[in-house]
Amino acid sequence: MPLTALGTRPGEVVVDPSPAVQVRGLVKTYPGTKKRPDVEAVRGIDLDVPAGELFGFLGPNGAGKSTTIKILCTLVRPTGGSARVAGFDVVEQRDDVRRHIGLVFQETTLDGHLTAEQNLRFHAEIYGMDRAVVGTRLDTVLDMVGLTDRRSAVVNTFSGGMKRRLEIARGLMHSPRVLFLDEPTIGLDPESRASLWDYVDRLRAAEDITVFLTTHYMDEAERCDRIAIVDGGRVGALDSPAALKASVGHDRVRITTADDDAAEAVVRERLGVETVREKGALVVLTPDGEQFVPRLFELGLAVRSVNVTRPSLDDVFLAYTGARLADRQATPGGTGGRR
Ligand SMILES: Nc1ncnc2c1ncn2[C@@H]1O[C@H](COP(=O)(O)OP(=O)(O)OP(=O)(O)O)[C@@H](O)[C@H]1O
Repeated sequence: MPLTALGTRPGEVVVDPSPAVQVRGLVKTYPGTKKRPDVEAVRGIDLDVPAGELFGFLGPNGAGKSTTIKILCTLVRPTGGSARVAGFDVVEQRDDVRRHIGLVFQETTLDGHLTAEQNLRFHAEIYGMDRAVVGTRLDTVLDMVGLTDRRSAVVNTFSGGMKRRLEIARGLMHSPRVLFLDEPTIGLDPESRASLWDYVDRLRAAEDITVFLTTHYMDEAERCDRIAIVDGGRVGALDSPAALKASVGHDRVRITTADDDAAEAVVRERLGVETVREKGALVVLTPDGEQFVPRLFELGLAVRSVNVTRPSLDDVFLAYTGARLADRQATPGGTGGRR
């Protein structure tokens, strides 16, 4: 019977005491040159990611996301602080860390002249996988990313989305405990992005794995169990998307009526809430729009339309960093690490 990444049999209940990722006071400063000052890419990050979580780093270009992930993958040495991945120290136990992680980075590292299967076998060879299990694992990971029928095709003939899926399959070949995905859908069309996420969901259902991802897409951050909002090399906030949104404010209920003046007076008096006038509408801020709307209709007002808007992760980003995420995307290389 095959063992899972934790060395147990499938179905066995495992309580893994150590977090999949543990970071304390992490700092990375890239040395400057005569013409350019030092870049403080990571300025003291602390976090714990429990095993099994889908954890996301959300932040604009230059926030320090890639640098952090590269430190966790042992590709960049930290300047200060410490980090453990799958229980191993990223500086002192690099080889152990590497054996237990899978990586999918923005730049492709597949060999385009080889077939999908050859790429995976090559990876298995590098990782010194037991030959007896390679064939079965290859079938499993190709199936997981929907590429079974393309196993003998040369990678240069693949679409961008298929290549990214094959990268994920390769990252999974050696049954890692933590899979790192750095901007996994960048450059993909919406359909390929959606299908890649379907495969990540399937993967999490099938494998005993922690997924650590970086993104600057709100919709991808929404899928995570928890996210860290990263800006300027620091974590501004860390929680589930729902908790973060709840922490920044209220639902906005926008109401248009036949007579806004009269409606405003009734709403204020009978419901005891403050209202704001906005472009021909009344706006009420309330902790729970779903409970507020039925009470509104009980007032017997001639309501023409009601629109309830929940705080978005962009509102969260604004609350914690003072800027919209999109406004921070414009500068090439980002602004985050240099401020
Ligand atoms: N090798 C390097 N040498 C010098 N500066 C670097 C190096 N790598 C990154 N930086 C700088 O460190 C800061 C953080 O970059 P990083 O790539 O970690 O951010 P990011 O959040 O991943 O951004 P992106 O989404 O653009 O990848 C940026 O200012 C960047 O220019």
